[in-house]
Amino acid sequence: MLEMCEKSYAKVNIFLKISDKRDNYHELVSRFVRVHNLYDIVSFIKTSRRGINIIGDFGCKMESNTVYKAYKLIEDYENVKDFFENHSIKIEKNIPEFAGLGGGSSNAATFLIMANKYCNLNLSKDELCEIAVKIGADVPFFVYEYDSANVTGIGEIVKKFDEEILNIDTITPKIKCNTGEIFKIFREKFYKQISKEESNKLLNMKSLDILKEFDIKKANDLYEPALSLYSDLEDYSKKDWYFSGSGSSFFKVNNGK
Ligand SMILES: C[C@](O)(CO)[C@H](O)COP(=O)(O)OP(=O)(O)OC[C@H]1O[C@@H](n2ccc(N)nc2=O)[C@H](O)[C@@H]1O
Ligand SMILES: Nc1ncnc2c1ncn2[C@@H]1O[C@H](COP(=O)(O)OP(=O)(O)OP(=O)(O)O)[C@@H](O)[C@H]1O
Repeated sequence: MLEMCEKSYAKVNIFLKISDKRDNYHELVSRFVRVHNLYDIVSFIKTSRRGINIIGDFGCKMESNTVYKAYKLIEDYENVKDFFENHSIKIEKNIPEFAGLGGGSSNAATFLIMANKYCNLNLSKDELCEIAVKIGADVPFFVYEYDSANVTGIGEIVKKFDEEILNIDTITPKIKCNTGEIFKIFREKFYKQISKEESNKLLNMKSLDILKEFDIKKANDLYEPALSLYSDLEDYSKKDWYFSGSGSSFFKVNNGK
């Protein structure tokens, strides 16, 4: 039987700076990097079941699953409903949730890429990105399948960044970081926005050079607000370790060590 399965990688944010407000959202300037040694596996499995079926160990009901949201956005495309009438979607989860590692976002993007292929939708990456932005800010990055990318806007502008593959370790404290709460505290107590000059400088620097220059607080604008909400994060803040997204994960880049 044709093996229909793909790796759904985690991501870390080498740096994450806020560049502006957009209504009650925030525009970002960030380097996203895929973590090659941490991924979920998304598979399409032939079954006789009727209707959309997602198999996996999730902390949410099906209707809240990012993959279900992605399916609902493409169900009216030709072939899609028929295909998923007799194929279940199985997700082997390894990426921890609420971790700042983009687990749910990565699954949704990987599902869109696979559905595009196996349902012969012939959508371009940019067309897939138009669907992805409706699911969450981190989904477009995963749609393009770049190892490193500069991500701006509210995650919808993704530009490939050429650099060596980074060897990344992550640790994820058992602290459920609420992204919305962290952005709220950032806006109320820690608000600042990066200048155009500083943005352009960072967007053209290699990730390893940025991490030589920046400490954990300077690299990620969300770290201090997260720390003010979840003080236990302090216990994990060690030399050469940085904070990913809205947490709770910390990461270390091992190249050239
Ligand atoms: C922090 C990052 O993970 C960086 O990679 C992303 O920007 C998070 O984006 P996301 O997954 O779409 O975030 P969600 O968990 O859906 O957003 C929860 C809440 O966080 C706030 N939020 C999120 C993203 C963003 N750019 N600005 C925000 O202000 C909004 O109040 C939103 O309702
Ligand atoms: N496919 C999925 N895998 C994991 N969690 C999911 C999925 N779909 C929805 N969720 C729910 O989304 C919420 C956040 O999950 P997760 O943290 O993996 O997503 P994310 O927003 O992409 O990552 P990040 O932690 O970087 O914000 C959790 O409540 C989780 O239950």
